[in-house]
Formats: sequence, structure tokens, C-alpha cells
Amino acid sequence: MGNVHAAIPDPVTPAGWFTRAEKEKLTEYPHFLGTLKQLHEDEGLLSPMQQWHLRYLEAWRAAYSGNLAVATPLLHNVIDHAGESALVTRASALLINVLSRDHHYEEAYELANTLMVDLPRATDSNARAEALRAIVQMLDLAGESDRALKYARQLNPGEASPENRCANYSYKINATSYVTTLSSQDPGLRRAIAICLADKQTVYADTLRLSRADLLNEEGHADQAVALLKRIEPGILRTGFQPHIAGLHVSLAQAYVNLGKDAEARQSALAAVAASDPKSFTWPLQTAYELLYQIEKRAGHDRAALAYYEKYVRQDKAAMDDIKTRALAYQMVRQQVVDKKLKLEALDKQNRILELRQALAGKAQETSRLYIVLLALVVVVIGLWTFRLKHSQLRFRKMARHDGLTGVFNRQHFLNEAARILQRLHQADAGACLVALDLDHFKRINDTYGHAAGDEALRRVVEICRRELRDSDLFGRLGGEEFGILMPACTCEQGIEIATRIRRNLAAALLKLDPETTVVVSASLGLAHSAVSGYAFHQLFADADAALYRAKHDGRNRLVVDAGGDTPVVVNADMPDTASA
Ligand SMILES: Nc1nc2c(ncn2[C@@H]2O[C@H](COP(=O)(O)OP(=O)(O)OP(=O)(O)O)[C@@H](O)[C@H]2O)c(=O)[nH]1
Repeated sequence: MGNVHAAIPDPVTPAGWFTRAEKEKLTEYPHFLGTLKQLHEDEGLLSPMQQWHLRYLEAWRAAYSGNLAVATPLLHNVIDHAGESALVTRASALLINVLSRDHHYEEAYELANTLMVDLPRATDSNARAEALRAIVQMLDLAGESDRALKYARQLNPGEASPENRCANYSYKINATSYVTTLSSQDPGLRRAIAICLADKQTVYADTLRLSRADLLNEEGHADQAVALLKRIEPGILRTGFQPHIAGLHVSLAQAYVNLGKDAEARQSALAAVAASDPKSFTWPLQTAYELLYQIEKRAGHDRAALAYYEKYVRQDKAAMDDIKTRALAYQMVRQQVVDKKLKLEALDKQNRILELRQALAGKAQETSRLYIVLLALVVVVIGLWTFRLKHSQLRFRKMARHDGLTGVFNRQHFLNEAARILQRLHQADAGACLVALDLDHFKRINDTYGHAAGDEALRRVVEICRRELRDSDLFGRLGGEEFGILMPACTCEQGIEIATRIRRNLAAALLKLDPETTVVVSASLGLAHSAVSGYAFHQLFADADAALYRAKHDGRNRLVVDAGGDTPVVVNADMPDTASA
């Protein structure tokens, strides 16, 4: 790569060339063009992002030289495709400048609004400073000086990088000048000029010094204004920056007019016209025509004066229209922003309503689920409760009907049931036997082995009896060691047979009371039959009991059958009185 600039060492990498180009563009414009040329020659070495950076610098060059038609599409391309947020922000800031210079205000304000919205997310300090400056410029153009100053205050020139320090000072002082009347001796203005000169930012330094010359003119120090302008004239002409050249000439013209030097004023005003695009409408051109009109009028050149006056009026009207267009564009974009915000708010509200509705529906679903669970729980609890109730009812009924020790019916239930069954048998004309059974000498077992052993013996006796009975037979414990058996649909002979079997089985059984104790228990039985005693329970029972009494009396371990009258029949007595352990 060729040695383009002696003051800045030759960079060796493309990144170094970019750093150099960024420095040169406002300090050494001709060198900037050389660096740009070098970058184009080495385009093949550039990364994709560096190629986008190069396109941005190309756009900057086009904008600087007033070629807005070239700059605009280049910047759109960078904004739409570069993808790197700092470069996109810088391109947007530059495009705002280009669009406003090209009088496309609505587009410029839309873009400025986007930058305002994105500003809190801008992390690159250079890009952020460029965005702020573009916003300040657009707000000033809309006459929104207070808002502009608010953004300008965020520029913090004292903390800015060397590349941005001068620009930030310049924009801040400019934004301040719209809000307060600035003096040519304003310390802020002097400091901004000094910093821009120190940083070699000649474009900004010239802008500020041209403003200072205008202030000197306004303050009646035209001679000082001329001195200042003459001092900066060679530098401005060297930069070739057209807005400054036109501004320099017109400020000089104004100073000369103020000093009464119309010939010099005419020459400078004509130079301002020559430096401007005749088709454009700019402040220098408008002022130049106004001054020329005044000069020619004073010289008595009425035709020339009239011609300049017409041009001045055209410029003035165009400038007024431009101001109106800017204000309108600003208001339109602002309105669009407000509309958008309102729409977003409305959408947000709708969303919140939807969310609330969904939450409500969810809650309702949850509540109904809860109700269902509760209902199910209630049903289960009721079911359980009913089951337990039924269970305890059954248990109580069983307890009320059964003997707790042996499990057979208790006396009361036996009596009731026997009476009921006998009634039914009577109606059906079916016979029935009633047996009264009493264990012999049971007291001895209790006395010998204890009451618990006696209990066990009672349980064994019941087991043995049950084996001989049918399901339809009624078996109950009448008290102590006495039992009753009602055998329905049973002849006397069948009854005797069953009772005999019971008696014999009992007498033959070895009752195991515990692992070491076995006993033998005999029983005495009395049998009465419905054919003799009838179906009245108390009679049947009394006859069976009398027969039992007889069995006991006759020596125990025997069955006695009531035969009616006073002579019961002893049916069987296998053994003498034998009950013993
Ligand atoms: N272990 C036990 N003993 C009972 C129960 N009910 C009554 N007894 C006993 O049975 C015995 C009955 O005695 P007694 O009325 O004198 O009759 P016995 O000894 O069987 O003599 P006889 O009937 O004349 O042969 C008493 O000792 C009662 O305590 C009971 O539920 N368990």
C-alpha cells in the first residue's frame, strides 16, 4: 500500500486503514480520499463486515460532496443488510442528515424516531453519539429546541472519544443557541472552537467560527467579523466544502454591508451565489440575494435590484415552505408515533383482558374440578360411613342375637326364633322336636381347671353338637351350661336319633382344653315333640325341660323323651353317671 499520509503512520492491516479513514474524514479530507482509494484497491482482503464499513464510508464521501442521490441508496443498503448494530446506527444517523438536506423530512423524522426508540440499547459510544447528534439536528429543524437541548445534554462532550469530542461540543453549543441568545464571546463557543481546532476537526471548527462571525456581525463588530472570516477563508476554500464556502462569502458580504463597503459586499455576495446551487434554496443563497438587492438598490440600479429582490422572495418563500414542510413532517411522524403507541396500548389492554379472561376460565375450571373432587370425597365419605354404619349395625345385631362365648344364638333370640318357627310349622302342619341339653357336673371342670378351661370346654361342646345339626336347626345357649335345639320338620324318631348321636359323641369326645389338659363331658338331654306338646313354645319347652330334669334325676348322660302325661320315656343311657376329668 502506498504512503498516503506522512503524519499518520502507514497501517498494515485493513482494520488500521479503517481507523485512519475515520480520523481523516473530518480532519484531512483529501487524505481521506486517498485512504478510501487504498481500501477499494484492497477490497479482496476485507472481511464482509469491513466491506459494509467501506460502503458506509463511500456513502459518507458522497454525502460530504453533496451527492445525496448516491449517498441515499448506499446507506439504505448498509442499514438493511450490514447486520452490525453500531454500523447500522451510524448509517441511519448519516441517512437522516442526507434526507433532511434533500428535504425528505418525513422519512428523516421516521428514521430519527427509530433512533430515539433504539437509543437506550445503543452500546457503542461513537454510534450513540452520532445517533444523538442526528436526533438533535432533526428536533432543531422542527423548532423543537427544548427537546433538542435535552438530547444534546446527553452528548457529554467531556467524556467523548477524541473523534466525537469536537462534534459533541459543536452540537451542544448549537442546540443551546436555539434556546438562549449566544454571544460571540460565549465561553462554551470558544471552548468548542478550541477543542475542534486541537482535534484538527476543521469542518466543525469552521462551522463554529462561521457562527461566531455571524454573532460578531449581529453585535455590531463587523470589522472583527471580517478579520475572523479572512483568517479562516484559505482553510475553508481548501476543504472544498460547498456549504461552508457559500456561508463564508455571505457572512463576509453581510460584514461589508455593515461596514458600508458595498463594492466588497457585492463581490462576496456574488461569490456566495456562485458557490451555491442556483436551483437550491439555502440560507446563504437567500441572504446573498437579499444583500445584493439592498446593494443594487442603494446604487440606484433598480432593474438589478428588482431582479435580486424577486430571487430573494423566491428563496424566502421556498425557505418558509421548507420550514412548514419540516414542521408538518415532524408533526405527522409524531402523530403516527402517538397512534402506534395508542394502538399498542389498546392491544396491550386487549391482551391483558384476554389474559385475565383465561386466568378466570382457568380458575373456574379449577373451582369446578375442586367441586368434583369435594363431591367425590363426600360420596366416598358417605359410602364409608354407610358401610361402617351397616357394619356396626350388623355387629350389634349379631351381638344382640348371639352368645359371645360360643357363637350360638343367645337365650332371648333362641326363644323368639323358636316361637316364630313353631308358628310357621304349625301352619304348615310340619312336626318339630325341641331338645334341652345340660352338661353334667360342669361345675367340677370349673373348679378343677378354672373358669377359662370351662369356657373352652363349652366352645368344644358347641362344636361337637353343631356337627350333628342341619342348617335349618335352631341352636341356642339357654344359660350357663344349658343349650336348646329346635329341629323343624322333624319326626320324633329323627329327633331321638340326632339327640342320641349328640349325647354319644359328647360322652365319647376327649375335649382338649389346653395342650396338657383333656376332659370328658357328658350331657343329659330332654326331648319334646310337637305331636305330643303342641306348637306353643312354652309348652314344648316345659316338656323338654321336664324330660331333662328326669334325665338328670335318673343318673345323667342320657336322653329322656317326653311321651305326654307323667311318664316320660328314657330312650337311652349308655353309661352310668360318668362325667369326670
Ligand atoms: N366356665 C364357665 N362356667 C359356667 C358358665 N356358666 C355357668 N357355668 C358354671 O356351670 C356350673 C353349673 O353348676 P351346676 O348348676 O351346679 O350344675 P352341674 O355342676 O353341671 O351339675 P349338674 O347340672 O347337676 O350335673 C357352675 O359352676 C357355673 O359357674 C360359663 O359361661 N363358663
